[in-house]
Amino acid sequence: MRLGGRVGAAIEVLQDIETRRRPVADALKDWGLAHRFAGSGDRAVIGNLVHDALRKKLSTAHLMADDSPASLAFGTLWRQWSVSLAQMREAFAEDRFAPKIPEDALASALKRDFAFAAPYVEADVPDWTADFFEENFDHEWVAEAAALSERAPLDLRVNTLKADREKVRKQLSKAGAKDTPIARHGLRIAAGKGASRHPNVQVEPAFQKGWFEVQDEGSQIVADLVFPRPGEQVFDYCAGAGGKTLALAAAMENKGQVHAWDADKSRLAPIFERLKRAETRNVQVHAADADLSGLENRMERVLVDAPCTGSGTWRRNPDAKWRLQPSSLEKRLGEQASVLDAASKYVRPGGFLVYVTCSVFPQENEHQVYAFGDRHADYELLSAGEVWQELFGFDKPQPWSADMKCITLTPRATGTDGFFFAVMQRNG
Ligand SMILES: C[S@@+](CC[C@H](N)C(=O)[O-])C[C@H]1O[C@@H](n2cnc3c(N)ncnc32)[C@H](O)[C@@H]1O
Repeated sequence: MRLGGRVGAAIEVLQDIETRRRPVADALKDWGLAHRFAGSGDRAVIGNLVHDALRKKLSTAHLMADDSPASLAFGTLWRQWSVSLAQMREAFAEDRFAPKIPEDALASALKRDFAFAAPYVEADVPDWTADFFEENFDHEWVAEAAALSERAPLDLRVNTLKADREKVRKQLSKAGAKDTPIARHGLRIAAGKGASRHPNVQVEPAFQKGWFEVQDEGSQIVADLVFPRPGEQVFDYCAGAGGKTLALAAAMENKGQVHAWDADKSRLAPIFERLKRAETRNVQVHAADADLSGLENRMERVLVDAPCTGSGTWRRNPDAKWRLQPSSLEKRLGEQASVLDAASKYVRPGGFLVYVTCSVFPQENEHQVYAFGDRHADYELLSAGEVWQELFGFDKPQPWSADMKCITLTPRATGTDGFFFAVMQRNG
């Protein structure tokens, strides 16, 4: 397919998402099934264009003075893919599958800015979330929120049980892997532009041999901040597919025990294959319906990687940004409070309860931690900022922290997905 046909396809998919409120993955898949002549390269370009359009949906519609799928697709080509009007004309000439170029909208977009736009439009976030960003990031909130609408890099965590960073970096040198700026065992392949896409690193022999995992740098950092020591008893209470479980187990050098559990057995299912590939020997996975009473009051550290809105991951999942509803936030808030309460009974006296989300909304973060403190006088909130400095020092990009206690990572501050981290110690 030529560029014209691909842009036309992206417009069709955006239309489908808009009119039928379809998840982007389903809309793209259906388009592919109905157009079997399109190759994997075509589908990748169409997918990139759709995802980029969704990332900056509001700001592009504002500049184009039109929120139709066609304006969105062309505005994305111009703003994010740096394709000029002249280049579009040339590429679309004599292409009978090419859609009509909205020349007037593109010409006027060159002259428009955000002077008269509501801040949430420039920030590219749902209007009802603007207050949450402002509470968290004050006068920097628009820039912080807007950074969530950029493409994310591909981050990898080297499995120190089987390899080291240099060895994996060499294996992935052709893909352009470089050390992550903060995480100690991370590698990064920069985000591409336009039609370029990340290499499929999971087909690399080094991946098959368990030398690395795909994991955002922010996720690596918060796992590191849990600070597990070899020989300890650690409970990963919301283990999901085990991203953080694997990092904890490696940090503990396969000594001691990581107990991994999740209320949802289907979320937990991929963990077994991942543990095998990583040759992790200190993880005990507990079934969703297991009796966990034997672990009560025994754990040195309990990690609650809580179910959340995922607002910190909107770079990777722009569809979720527009599908999020106030009711789902409310539901998550209830779950977070009860998961924290339930997980706290496993912490031994003197042990640590760690609370993590991949959200940047204060209700899911600081508010939960302070409300937990009100309900549990035997827990004291420690300084996560000090743990950060001990691990990563002062010379690296620093996370947000109003009080040096709770910390928030963001694409703009730390170059990672948005993550929240807090640690509480059980006294007596
Ligand atoms: C953010 S995800 C965990 C991601 C995982 N830790 C990782 O690093 O790959 C949150 C998890 O919490 C689980 N969850 C939701 N409610 C729970 C509950 N009441 N108890 C334990 N886990 C729960 C979900 O099934 C989901 O897998």
